[in-house]
Amino acid sequence: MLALDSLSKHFGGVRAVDGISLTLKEGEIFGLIGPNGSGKSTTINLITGLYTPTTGTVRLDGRDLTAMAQHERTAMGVARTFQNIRLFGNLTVAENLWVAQNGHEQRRAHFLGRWFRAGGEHSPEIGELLKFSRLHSKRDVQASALSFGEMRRLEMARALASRPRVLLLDEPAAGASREDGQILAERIRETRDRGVTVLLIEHMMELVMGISDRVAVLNFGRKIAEGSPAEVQANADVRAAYLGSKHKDEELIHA
Ligand SMILES: Nc1ncnc2c1ncn2[C@@H]1O[C@H](COP(=O)(O)OP(=O)(O)OP(=O)(O)O)[C@@H](O)[C@H]1O
Repeated sequence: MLALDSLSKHFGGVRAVDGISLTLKEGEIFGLIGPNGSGKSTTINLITGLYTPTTGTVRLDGRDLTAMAQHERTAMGVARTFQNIRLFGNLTVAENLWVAQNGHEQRRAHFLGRWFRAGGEHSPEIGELLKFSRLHSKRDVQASALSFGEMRRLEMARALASRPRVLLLDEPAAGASREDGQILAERIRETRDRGVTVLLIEHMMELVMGISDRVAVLNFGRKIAEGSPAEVQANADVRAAYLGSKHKDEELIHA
């Protein structure tokens, strides 16, 4: 469904992404891993349109998204979370979801959020998302007052509020405990079971190897391996790439 073809992004002399081709199948969880600086976040930024590729194309169900603006890609069904959480801290949990559901940009979010609070729309879908993310008791709490784990859950719920076909998760378990990682794994599986295809960037190997149908590995902007979690873990190039990186070889092997 989502197809990247010979995608590259160069920043001056840095080849952050260097000719990556990948195809995600409808309804799968696809893990994208690699040592620090290997090009994972840049790949997501190319898919969402935050960056324009130096070469290559991004297609969704055969439609070329490469020249589309970010909001057009959102409308086509592409949603993401960020490595560094980006919520509207001055809006409540429910308002954050409502704003995302209605596709409003940041500059209008504040005003619209107030309108929502004053008795605007309360959609059943928002209620469902609050339940899904275990945030129903926090619906009227300002996002800035949430715990870190709750913020991460709200980020994912917010991405789902735009009713995506493909969800791009950029290190959703960063800073999370092992237990939080397990809860997150359940949420990701549930998301897939609802028909959303998932691209998961993650350093927590136990999580990514445990839930991905397929995994691709980047190193220096290039894809060095692709296959089932077991195939990737057994791959000599992959083990070599992880040796000496911050995310150790051992983590990969013992996941
Ligand atoms: N806007 C930018 N300008 C210049 N260089 C960049 C930019 N964004 C990324 N890079 C460089 O591109 C390379 C890939 O970065 P990227 O953030 O995609 O890696 P990553 O695999 O997501 O890393 P991490 O696991 O640490 O998040 C790095 O060398 C990075 O310094």
